[in-house]
Amino acid sequence: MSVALWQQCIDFLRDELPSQQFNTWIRPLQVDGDSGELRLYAPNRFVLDWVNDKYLNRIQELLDDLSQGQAPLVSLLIGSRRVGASPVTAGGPGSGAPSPAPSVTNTPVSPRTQASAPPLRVEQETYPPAENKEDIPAPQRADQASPGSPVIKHTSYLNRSFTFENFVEGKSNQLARAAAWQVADNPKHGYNPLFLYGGVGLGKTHLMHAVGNHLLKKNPAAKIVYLHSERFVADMVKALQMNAINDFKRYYRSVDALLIDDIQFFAKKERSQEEFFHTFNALLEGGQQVILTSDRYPKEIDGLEERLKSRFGWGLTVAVEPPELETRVAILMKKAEQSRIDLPHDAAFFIAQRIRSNVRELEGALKRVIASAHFMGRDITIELIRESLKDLLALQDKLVSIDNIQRTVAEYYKIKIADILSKRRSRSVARPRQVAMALSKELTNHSLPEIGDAFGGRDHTTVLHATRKIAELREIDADIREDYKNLLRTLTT
Ligand SMILES: Nc1ncnc2c1ncn2[C@@H]1O[C@H](COP(=O)(O)OP(=O)(O)OP(=O)(O)O)[C@@H](O)[C@H]1O
Repeated sequence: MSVALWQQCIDFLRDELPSQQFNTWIRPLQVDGDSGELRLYAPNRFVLDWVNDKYLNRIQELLDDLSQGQAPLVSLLIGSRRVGASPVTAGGPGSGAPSPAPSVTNTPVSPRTQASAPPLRVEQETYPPAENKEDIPAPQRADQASPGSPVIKHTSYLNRSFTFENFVEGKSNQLARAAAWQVADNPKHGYNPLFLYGGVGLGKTHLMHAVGNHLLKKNPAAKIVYLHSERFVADMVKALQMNAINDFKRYYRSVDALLIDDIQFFAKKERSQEEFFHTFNALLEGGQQVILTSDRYPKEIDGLEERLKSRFGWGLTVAVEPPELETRVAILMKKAEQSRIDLPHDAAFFIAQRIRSNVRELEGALKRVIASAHFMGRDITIELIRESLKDLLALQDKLVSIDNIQRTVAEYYKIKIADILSKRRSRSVARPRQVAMALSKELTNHSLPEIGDAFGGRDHTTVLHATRKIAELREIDADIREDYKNLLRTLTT
């Protein structure tokens, strides 16, 4: 009964919370319970503390409302739901000694008693045991790995300039940075795997390397391996061809931390997924850190096995969002400082206003400006920026006007521009209109009221609602995500 109530409760939370928050904090919670008690399992302490601080009171309120005052007692625990097992943490994988799971119990009468609860004590987290392990050699430590394996030569090294010090924090990446820092500073805490996801060029690789670099700083002998998922696949194929798959397994299981970038490339590569699955389990069981990145939320990677998707959720999954204007300015100032270039604030602001897509593009634009200043022996001014980024800015100005967006969206959805400007509310018109508004907000410098005016004299709150709605739908609706991506590409290339 309490589980059914929880389902209703999360429907409300899904509507109330921005999807990023919902995905990060509520979606990973597992649940079980009976009529008197509802047990929510957080994958780790970070999630537990956050849910406890920010959401538990609201959860309790919702449960009270939904059950008309008959809400079950809510316990917040660390670990994962076990069918037929009581929520205990073992003394380590394989040791059968149960000890009470650290938990927060919230009484329905006074949810606020949480605030004065003593600090939580986290013993150790449990992970479900690995499956199908018979064919896999036992994990070995770095010093036991077989030397000279033909498959390990190509492993990339860490980029030493991707550090926490060089990473500019802003609202868009605050959570991801905090999570990465936790992993770097306290790897045994159990945020394992750390899963960072978000669009291209937003700093996921940078953060991942920052963790690796920090781990190496603390222990220069640590074996930190970074590689792109395509490299993992290539190494595996090579190992199979060379009959060296056991070396491959040993190598990847011998690391202290395994950092794999862009794991969406595992999609549809079943043998690699299988191999990665076992490696992943072995590392987690051995307490070795895994950090993964992807361009989307793990559950939304098509062609990835369910068991992998679900395992990725055991740790901490956080989004990196596109940086807002202030952060873009701060990033430019930081990059200029690193290159020992005097970049006036108004010049940084001008570039940041015009280049909005991602940090990689922003860096590219700055490099061009710096090169021009250097060759021409001039200071960086807005005039110089206009000259050196002329083609880029002209292309943008030409392409990205609200008119152009409306025309492109109308063509794409095969509706009339007049429909977009009209007051019609049918879904076939309203959704494209919202998409066009969101694109106008993202791609032009117009204010919300100006965009509202250009869409048949609508209020700025309508535009705001549209941009939020589309941002949410892009997270949960593959069609809208695809449409938006296609339109962005058409409008900006
Ligand atoms: N917040 C930031 N502060 C400083 N530099 C940043 C920040 N975010 C991104 N960068 C820089 O932007 C560039 C692109 O970042 P990165 O390679 O980490 O992106 P990504 O999200 O991994 O992209 P992709 O999905 O394409 O691999 C790097 O040079 C990185 O240093």
